[in-house]
Amino acid sequence: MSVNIDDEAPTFAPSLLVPNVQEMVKKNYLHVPKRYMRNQEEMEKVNYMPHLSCEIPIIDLSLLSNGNMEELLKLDIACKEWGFFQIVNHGVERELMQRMMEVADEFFKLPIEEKDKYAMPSNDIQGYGHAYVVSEEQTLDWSDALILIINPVRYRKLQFWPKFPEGFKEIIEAYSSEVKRAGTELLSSLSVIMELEKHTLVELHKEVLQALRVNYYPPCNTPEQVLGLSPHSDTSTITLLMQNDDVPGLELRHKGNWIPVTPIPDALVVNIGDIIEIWSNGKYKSVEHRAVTNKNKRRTSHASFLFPRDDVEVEPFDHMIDAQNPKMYKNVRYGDYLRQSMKRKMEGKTHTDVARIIKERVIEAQQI
Ligand SMILES: COc1ccc(-c2cc(=O)c3c(O)c(OC)c(OC)c(O)c3o2)cc1
Ligand SMILES: O=C(O)CCC(=O)C(=O)O
Ligand SMILES: [Fe+2]
Repeated sequence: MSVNIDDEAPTFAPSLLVPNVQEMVKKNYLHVPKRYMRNQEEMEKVNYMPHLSCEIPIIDLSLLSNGNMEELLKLDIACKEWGFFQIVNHGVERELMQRMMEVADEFFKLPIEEKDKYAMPSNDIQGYGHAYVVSEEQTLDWSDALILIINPVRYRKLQFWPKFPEGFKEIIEAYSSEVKRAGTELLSSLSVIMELEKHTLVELHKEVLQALRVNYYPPCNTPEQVLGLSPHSDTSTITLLMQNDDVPGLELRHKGNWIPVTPIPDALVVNIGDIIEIWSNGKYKSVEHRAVTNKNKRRTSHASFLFPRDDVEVEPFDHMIDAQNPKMYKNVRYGDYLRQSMKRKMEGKTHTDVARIIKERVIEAQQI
């Protein structure tokens, strides 16, 4: 991806066109094409540890934003040990969250002809469809998505913003503005635990960019062989995710096991992205995660990615480097980091490989 600072919307590497999963399921729920099937090893069922889900930290954002030391300590531990946590008392109104989920559901219920008016072109990442499909051999994910760049406003491509259901645009704007506010508060607390001035992380973005990815996971007849979303780490600074209360699906890799994140009503799931991992020299972890499918119920999730401007030079902070913690990442320009990720994908790697290879390459390059 490339984000130009001179008022141009971001551009992206091409993605192959693949079938709409929701339509496929509508036509024949029982049939799951081979392109979506994974073997046991890929599913990593062996390491499935559902009972560990309760251990994911829950953090009170209002306490955090008031500088509560205990909560800041919890945040530090959550970022070091899990890379994931759920936030409560974040100030995003329940009604707004519900409305956002309702209108998104209404959008996905529209006939395919209507949704396809916003179809993601093969050379863009915005719109309705599938991104990051780079090879005909790639095992496909059991999901469709609507992806929009929300901020800054000059990067928006309104042709991809659905006109139906009525009011969707306004609700996306209101929800995203609240999520950005909560995310900015979190970045202030992350600055504090990283021993920086409160506003440093936000300022380092030059501009905090925000993208929204609404994932739609139709029910799947063979959930034990199919993934809703392949394992990946986020290229963001942080990601804030709203998920259905009643349908779990998100799993994160923790100490080699896949741990489900049990939805907590009204909470937002936060994960540390690659950029915080680099800034913190690996102290805080951008953890691999995936979405599994459900035999009977459809699931939706709303991922809001916060990330820096393309021209931001990202490197570990000096004070995070010492004899015990040598510099783990080379300096990267954020736009190049994303572009490199896309390029690797175009070379035929799956999302998992790309995320891993980039991280490893970054480390390897530093060691040479
Ligand atoms: C396997 O399925 C997926 C892999 C990666 C992503 C994904 C992760 C991100 O961190 C991310 C992102 O940060 C981002 O903004 C820079 C973005 O642009 C809209 C993404 O599409 C994005 O996707 C999702 C699914
Ligand atoms: O659906 C989920 O819970 C995960 C979504 C996700 O990881 C993403 O959109 O990047
Ligand atoms: Fe993600």
